[in-house]
Amino acid sequence: MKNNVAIKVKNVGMRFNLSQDRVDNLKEYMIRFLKRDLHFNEFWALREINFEVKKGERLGVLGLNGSGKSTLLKIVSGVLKPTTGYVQTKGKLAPLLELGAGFSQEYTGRENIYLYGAVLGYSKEFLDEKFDEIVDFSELGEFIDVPIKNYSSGMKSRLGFSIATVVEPEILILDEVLSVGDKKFRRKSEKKIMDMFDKGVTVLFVSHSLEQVQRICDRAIILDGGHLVAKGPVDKVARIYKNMTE
Ligand SMILES: Nc1ncnc2c1ncn2[C@@H]1O[C@H](COP(=O)(O)OP(=O)(O)OP(=O)(O)O)[C@@H](O)[C@H]1O
Repeated sequence: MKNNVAIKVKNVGMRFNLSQDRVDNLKEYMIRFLKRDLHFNEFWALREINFEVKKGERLGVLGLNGSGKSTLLKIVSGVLKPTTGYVQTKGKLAPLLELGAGFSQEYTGRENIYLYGAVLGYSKEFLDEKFDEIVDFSELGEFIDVPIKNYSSGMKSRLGFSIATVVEPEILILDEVLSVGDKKFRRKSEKKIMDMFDKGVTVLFVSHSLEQVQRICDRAIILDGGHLVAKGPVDKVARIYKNMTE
């Protein structure tokens, strides 16, 4: 991969198996599985996706519902493994996707900082060092020692955001308008993201708001039914997208 490239997506395809059958319980599923009596439909959510994002560039991903945007972001983040092709990234990566979804419900916030931190590839020493900073930013206070299952969804996403952004990432992956927690926390998290923008972080950003993509990104791509149908400077791609959607 060239030195000035932060993300390289090469021939990426993603196939899902959609079950056609309604199976009501695990026992029935197992019986039908053993009898090879389950029918799957193959479905390609992404096909032959190729693009690069240079260091410091902010790439917007546009597309209608179901066009494959979230799937693409999950693949770039390493949450999903592509069926074909590969993704290369250079630098520390912070995926701000479905914040808090990766937590283990039975464990406390404190334990989840280590569990989720490990998923994101942080070492124990790093997490020891950053622990107080994460808890302070999340504003969870004493709740840090309460099992996650007793958190509100806002509390979970506040903790998820605080863990994911503690690295000073070089690549930021953002899905949709970030609406984390209440108004006060939202303002604080937006400021943290804006500070990262100022420092020249590379961004991959999905939004349905063309206006927001134009404000934040310098380049964009359009996905349509899992295919990449346009890429280039954001204003040019925005015009194409407007024509597609009007
Ligand atoms: N785990 C999965 N199993 C089966 N199909 C899936 C799975 N995840 C996504 N899909 C399918 O892949 C397609 C693309 O979904 P994806 O969520 O990436 O679209 P999207 O562009 O992000 O949509 P939206 O704008 O609605 O968020 C959809 O048809 C969806 O049903």
